[in-house]
Amino acid sequence: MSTLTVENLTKEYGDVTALDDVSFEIEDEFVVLLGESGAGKSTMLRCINGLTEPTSGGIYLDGEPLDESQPSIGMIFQQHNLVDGVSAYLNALTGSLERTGLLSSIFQWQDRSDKLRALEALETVGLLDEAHQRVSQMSGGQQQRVGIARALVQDPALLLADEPVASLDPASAETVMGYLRKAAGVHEVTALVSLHQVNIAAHFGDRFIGLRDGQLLFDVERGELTPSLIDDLYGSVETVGLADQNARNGSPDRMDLSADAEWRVEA
Ligand SMILES: Nc1ncnc2c1ncn2[C@@H]1O[C@H](COP(=O)(O)OP(=O)(O)OP(=O)(O)O)[C@@H](O)[C@H]1O
Repeated sequence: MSTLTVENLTKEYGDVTALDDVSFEIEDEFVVLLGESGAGKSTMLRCINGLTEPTSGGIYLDGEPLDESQPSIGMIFQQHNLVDGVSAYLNALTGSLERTGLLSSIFQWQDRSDKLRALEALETVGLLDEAHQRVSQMSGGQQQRVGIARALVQDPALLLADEPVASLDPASAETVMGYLRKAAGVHEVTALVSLHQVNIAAHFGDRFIGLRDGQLLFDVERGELTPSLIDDLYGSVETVGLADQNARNGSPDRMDLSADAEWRVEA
Protein backbone atom coordinates (compact mmCIF):
# COMPACT_ATOMS: atom_id res chain seq x y z
CA MET A 1 0.00 0.00 0.00
CA SER A 2 1.02 3.57 -0.55
CA THR A 3 1.42 6.62 1.64
CA LEU A 4 -0.18 9.79 0.31
CA THR A 5 1.20 13.02 1.74
CA VAL A 6 -0.51 16.33 1.13
CA GLU A 7 1.65 19.21 2.32
CA ASN A 8 0.47 22.79 2.73
CA LEU A 9 -1.77 22.50 -0.31
CA THR A 10 -3.36 25.73 -1.50
CA LYS A 11 -5.49 26.23 -4.61
CA GLU A 12 -6.80 29.62 -5.61
CA TYR A 13 -9.21 30.30 -8.45
CA GLY A 14 -8.89 34.06 -8.84
CA ASP A 15 -10.30 35.51 -5.61
CA VAL A 16 -11.64 32.16 -4.42
CA THR A 17 -9.40 30.10 -2.16
CA ALA A 18 -10.70 26.57 -2.75
CA LEU A 19 -7.97 24.95 -0.61
CA ASP A 20 -6.14 26.83 2.10
CA ASP A 21 -2.87 25.35 3.38
CA VAL A 22 -4.19 21.80 3.86
CA SER A 23 -1.86 19.07 5.12
CA PHE A 24 -2.44 15.40 5.94
CA GLU A 25 -0.90 12.00 5.40
CA ILE A 26 -2.80 8.77 4.78
CA GLU A 27 -1.49 5.25 4.58
CA ASP A 28 -3.18 1.87 4.13
CA GLU A 29 -6.56 3.29 4.90
CA PHE A 30 -10.04 3.92 3.57
CA VAL A 31 -10.35 7.64 4.20
CA VAL A 32 -13.48 9.72 3.73
CA LEU A 33 -13.33 13.40 2.80
CA LEU A 34 -16.29 15.26 4.28
CA GLY A 35 -17.50 18.81 3.79
CA GLU A 36 -20.44 20.76 2.51
CA SER A 37 -20.80 21.86 -1.08
CA GLY A 38 -17.97 24.20 -2.01
CA ALA A 39 -15.71 23.07 0.87
CA GLY A 40 -13.00 22.02 -1.56
CA LYS A 41 -13.41 18.23 -1.75
CA SER A 42 -13.42 17.97 -5.55
CA THR A 43 -10.55 20.43 -5.82
CA MET A 44 -8.52 18.29 -3.41
CA LEU A 45 -9.17 15.11 -5.43
CA ARG A 46 -8.50 16.90 -8.72
CA CYS A 47 -5.17 18.23 -7.42
CA ILE A 48 -4.17 14.74 -6.31
CA ASN A 49 -4.97 13.11 -9.64
CA GLY A 50 -3.30 15.90 -11.61
CA LEU A 51 -6.43 17.37 -13.24
CA THR A 52 -5.89 20.66 -11.40
CA GLU A 53 -2.59 22.35 -10.69
CA PRO A 54 -2.19 23.52 -7.08
CA THR A 55 -1.25 27.14 -6.46
CA SER A 56 1.28 26.03 -3.86
CA GLY A 57 2.15 23.07 -1.69
CA GLY A 58 3.14 19.53 -2.51
CA ILE A 59 1.58 16.10 -3.03
CA TYR A 60 3.70 12.98 -2.60
CA LEU A 61 3.15 9.28 -2.98
CA ASP A 62 5.62 7.23 -0.97
CA GLY A 63 7.76 10.35 -0.68
CA GLU A 64 7.93 11.02 -4.45
CA PRO A 65 6.31 14.18 -5.83
CA LEU A 66 3.23 13.04 -7.76
CA ASP A 67 3.83 15.30 -10.74
CA GLU A 68 7.23 13.69 -11.26
CA SER A 69 6.51 10.04 -10.56
CA GLN A 70 3.07 10.03 -12.30
CA PRO A 71 1.80 6.85 -10.69
CA SER A 72 -1.38 5.16 -11.81
CA ILE A 73 -4.31 6.70 -9.91
CA GLY A 74 -7.73 5.08 -10.18
CA MET A 75 -10.49 7.70 -10.21
CA ILE A 76 -14.19 7.00 -9.72
CA PHE A 77 -16.60 9.83 -10.53
CA GLN A 78 -20.21 10.47 -9.59
CA GLN A 79 -21.10 10.10 -13.26
CA HIS A 80 -19.25 6.95 -14.10
CA ASN A 81 -18.31 7.94 -17.66
CA LEU A 82 -18.78 4.44 -19.03
CA VAL A 83 -19.20 3.51 -22.69
CA ASP A 84 -22.95 2.76 -22.71
CA GLY A 85 -23.19 0.56 -25.77
CA VAL A 86 -20.65 -2.06 -24.76
CA SER A 87 -20.43 -4.72 -22.07
CA ALA A 88 -19.37 -4.40 -18.46
CA TYR A 89 -16.33 -6.51 -19.35
CA LEU A 90 -15.17 -4.19 -22.14
CA ASN A 91 -15.72 -1.16 -19.93
CA ALA A 92 -13.66 -2.74 -17.17
CA LEU A 93 -10.99 -3.64 -19.71
CA THR A 94 -10.60 0.02 -20.71
CA GLY A 95 -8.98 0.46 -17.30
CA SER A 96 -5.87 -1.06 -18.87
CA LEU A 97 -5.86 1.73 -21.44
CA GLU A 98 -3.06 3.54 -19.66
CA ARG A 99 -0.77 0.64 -20.29
CA THR A 100 -1.96 -0.57 -23.70
CA GLY A 101 -3.39 2.45 -25.52
CA LEU A 102 -6.92 3.21 -26.74
CA LEU A 103 -7.05 1.11 -29.91
CA SER A 104 -5.85 -2.06 -28.29
CA SER A 105 -8.30 -1.44 -25.52
CA ILE A 106 -11.28 -1.10 -27.86
CA PHE A 107 -10.32 -4.06 -30.02
CA GLN A 108 -9.44 -6.26 -27.07
CA TRP A 109 -5.82 -6.63 -28.05
CA GLN A 110 -4.80 -6.63 -24.45
CA ASP A 111 -2.79 -9.49 -23.21
CA ARG A 112 -4.28 -12.31 -21.23
CA SER A 113 -3.34 -10.80 -17.89
CA ASP A 114 -5.39 -7.65 -18.62
CA LYS A 115 -8.39 -9.76 -19.56
CA LEU A 116 -8.03 -11.82 -16.42
CA ARG A 117 -7.66 -8.66 -14.37
CA ALA A 118 -10.91 -7.29 -15.87
CA LEU A 119 -12.77 -10.48 -14.96
CA GLU A 120 -11.27 -10.53 -11.48
CA ALA A 121 -12.23 -6.89 -10.97
CA LEU A 122 -15.81 -7.65 -12.05
CA GLU A 123 -15.85 -10.54 -9.61
CA THR A 124 -14.62 -8.23 -6.82
CA VAL A 125 -17.60 -5.94 -7.42
CA GLY A 126 -20.02 -8.87 -7.68
CA LEU A 127 -20.68 -8.56 -11.42
CA LEU A 128 -18.92 -11.55 -12.94
CA ASP A 129 -22.24 -13.09 -14.04
CA GLU A 130 -23.17 -9.80 -15.73
CA ALA A 131 -19.80 -9.37 -17.46
CA HIS A 132 -21.30 -9.51 -20.95
CA GLN A 133 -24.30 -7.34 -20.21
CA ARG A 134 -24.34 -3.90 -21.83
CA VAL A 135 -23.90 -1.22 -19.21
CA SER A 136 -26.86 0.71 -20.68
CA GLN A 137 -29.06 -2.13 -19.42
CA MET A 138 -27.66 -1.96 -15.90
CA SER A 139 -28.90 -0.06 -12.87
CA GLY A 140 -27.06 3.06 -11.67
CA GLY A 141 -25.53 1.10 -8.82
CA GLN A 142 -24.32 -1.68 -11.11
CA GLN A 143 -22.86 0.90 -13.48
CA GLN A 144 -20.95 2.48 -10.64
CA ARG A 145 -19.62 -0.97 -9.70
CA VAL A 146 -18.38 -1.33 -13.29
CA GLY A 147 -16.67 2.05 -12.78
CA ILE A 148 -14.94 0.63 -9.70
CA ALA A 149 -13.89 -2.47 -11.66
CA ARG A 150 -12.44 -0.26 -14.39
CA ALA A 151 -10.41 1.67 -11.82
CA LEU A 152 -9.12 -1.61 -10.36
CA VAL A 153 -7.97 -2.85 -13.78
CA GLN A 154 -5.64 0.16 -13.87
CA ASP A 155 -3.82 -1.52 -11.00
CA PRO A 156 -3.73 1.84 -9.24
CA ALA A 157 -1.29 2.93 -6.59
CA LEU A 158 -4.06 5.08 -5.16
CA LEU A 159 -7.86 5.01 -5.46
CA LEU A 160 -9.80 8.28 -5.48
CA ALA A 161 -13.57 8.63 -5.63
CA ASP A 162 -15.47 11.91 -5.94
CA GLU A 163 -19.01 11.54 -4.56
CA PRO A 164 -19.27 8.03 -6.00
CA VAL A 165 -22.77 7.36 -4.63
CA ALA A 166 -24.32 10.84 -4.75
CA SER A 167 -26.79 9.95 -7.48
CA LEU A 168 -27.89 6.60 -6.02
CA ASP A 169 -30.77 5.67 -3.72
CA PRO A 170 -29.70 4.86 -0.13
CA ALA A 171 -29.77 1.07 -0.53
CA SER A 172 -27.74 1.11 -3.76
CA ALA A 173 -25.38 3.67 -2.23
CA GLU A 174 -24.63 1.30 0.66
CA THR A 175 -24.11 -1.62 -1.70
CA VAL A 176 -21.73 0.34 -3.92
CA MET A 177 -19.79 1.68 -0.92
CA GLY A 178 -19.50 -1.88 0.40
CA TYR A 179 -17.97 -3.01 -2.90
CA LEU A 180 -15.71 0.03 -3.06
CA ARG A 181 -14.38 -0.71 0.39
CA LYS A 182 -13.96 -4.37 -0.46
CA ALA A 183 -12.16 -3.46 -3.70
CA ALA A 184 -9.69 -1.23 -1.83
CA GLY A 185 -9.11 -4.02 0.71
CA VAL A 186 -8.66 -6.83 -1.82
CA HIS A 187 -6.28 -4.75 -3.92
CA GLU A 188 -4.57 -3.31 -0.82
CA VAL A 189 -4.85 0.18 -2.19
CA THR A 190 -5.09 3.36 -0.12
CA ALA A 191 -8.41 5.08 -0.88
CA LEU A 192 -9.63 8.66 -0.50
CA VAL A 193 -13.37 9.05 -1.07
CA SER A 194 -15.42 12.24 -0.89
CA LEU A 195 -18.97 11.83 0.40
CA HIS A 196 -21.73 14.07 1.63
CA GLN A 197 -23.85 11.32 3.23
CA VAL A 198 -22.57 11.33 6.81
CA ASN A 199 -24.21 8.05 7.83
CA ILE A 200 -22.61 6.21 4.92
CA ALA A 201 -19.27 7.87 5.60
CA ALA A 202 -19.40 6.86 9.27
CA HIS A 203 -20.30 3.30 8.36
CA PHE A 204 -17.48 2.72 5.88
CA GLY A 205 -14.61 5.06 6.73
CA ASP A 206 -11.50 4.20 8.76
CA ARG A 207 -10.63 7.85 9.04
CA PHE A 208 -12.38 11.13 8.30
CA ILE A 209 -10.96 14.37 6.99
CA GLY A 210 -13.29 17.36 7.26
CA LEU A 211 -12.88 20.41 5.04
CA ARG A 212 -14.65 23.70 5.65
CA ASP A 213 -14.14 26.69 3.38
CA GLY A 214 -11.01 25.07 2.00
CA GLN A 215 -9.43 24.54 5.41
CA LEU A 216 -8.81 21.33 7.30
CA LEU A 217 -11.35 21.31 10.13
CA PHE A 218 -10.60 17.83 11.49
CA ASP A 219 -8.67 14.67 10.76
CA VAL A 220 -9.94 11.88 12.99
CA GLU A 221 -10.00 8.11 13.24
CA ARG A 222 -13.12 5.95 13.33
CA GLY A 223 -14.60 6.31 16.81
CA GLU A 224 -13.48 9.92 17.10
CA LEU A 225 -16.09 11.30 14.70
CA THR A 226 -18.54 12.96 17.06
CA PRO A 227 -21.84 14.73 16.36
CA SER A 228 -20.27 18.00 17.48
CA LEU A 229 -17.55 17.69 14.83
CA ILE A 230 -20.23 17.06 12.24
CA ASP A 231 -22.14 20.10 13.53
CA ASP A 232 -19.00 22.20 13.16
CA LEU A 233 -18.63 20.95 9.61
CA TYR A 234 -22.17 21.37 8.36
CA GLY A 235 -23.76 23.79 10.78
CA SER A 236 -27.15 22.16 10.98
CA VAL A 237 -27.52 18.41 10.92
CA GLU A 238 -30.72 16.52 11.54
CA THR A 239 -30.23 13.05 12.95
CA VAL A 240 -32.91 10.44 12.74
CA GLY A 241 -32.87 7.68 15.33
CA LEU A 242 -29.53 8.74 16.73
CA ALA A 243 -30.83 9.69 20.19
CA ASP A 244 -32.38 6.24 20.61
CA GLN A 245 -29.28 4.54 19.30
CA ASN A 246 -27.01 6.49 21.59
CA ALA A 247 -29.28 5.85 24.56
CA ARG A 248 -29.00 2.13 23.79
CA ASN A 249 -25.24 2.41 23.36
CA GLY A 250 -24.97 4.53 26.49
CA SER A 251 -22.62 6.92 24.70
CA PRO A 252 -24.23 10.25 23.88
CA ASP A 253 -21.10 11.71 22.34
CA ARG A 254 -20.00 8.85 20.22
CA MET A 255 -21.20 8.64 16.67
CA ASP A 256 -23.41 5.67 15.86
CA LEU A 257 -21.77 3.65 13.14
CA SER A 258 -24.68 1.35 12.46
CA ALA A 259 -26.30 1.48 9.07
CA ASP A 260 -29.69 2.17 10.69
CA ALA A 261 -28.78 5.55 12.10
CA GLU A 262 -29.63 8.05 9.47
CA TRP A 263 -27.97 11.42 9.22
CA ARG A 264 -29.21 14.13 6.99
CA VAL A 265 -27.38 17.26 6.12
CA GLU A 266 -29.75 20.16 5.67
CA ALA A 267 -28.97 22.24 2.62
N1 LIG B 1 -12.75 25.75 -12.05
C1 LIG B 1 -13.11 26.59 -11.07
N2 LIG B 1 -13.08 27.92 -11.26
C2 LIG B 1 -13.40 28.78 -10.28
N3 LIG B 1 -13.80 28.38 -9.03
C3 LIG B 1 -13.86 27.08 -8.79
C4 LIG B 1 -13.52 26.11 -9.78
N4 LIG B 1 -13.67 24.86 -9.23
C5 LIG B 1 -14.09 25.07 -7.97
N5 LIG B 1 -14.20 26.38 -7.70
C6 LIG B 1 -14.61 26.97 -6.41
O1 LIG B 1 -13.77 26.42 -5.41
C7 LIG B 1 -14.51 26.16 -4.23
C8 LIG B 1 -14.40 24.66 -3.88
O2 LIG B 1 -15.10 23.92 -4.88
P1 LIG B 1 -15.12 22.33 -4.90
O3 LIG B 1 -15.86 21.91 -6.13
O4 LIG B 1 -13.75 21.82 -4.72
O5 LIG B 1 -15.95 22.00 -3.61
P2 LIG B 1 -16.69 20.65 -3.20
O6 LIG B 1 -16.52 20.51 -1.74
O7 LIG B 1 -16.23 19.53 -4.06
O8 LIG B 1 -18.20 20.98 -3.52
P3 LIG B 1 -19.28 20.07 -4.30
O9 LIG B 1 -19.59 18.95 -3.36
O10 LIG B 1 -20.42 20.99 -4.52
O11 LIG B 1 -18.61 19.63 -5.57
C9 LIG B 1 -15.93 26.62 -4.51
O12 LIG B 1 -16.07 27.93 -4.02
C10 LIG B 1 -16.01 26.60 -6.01
O13 LIG B 1 -16.96 27.53 -6.47
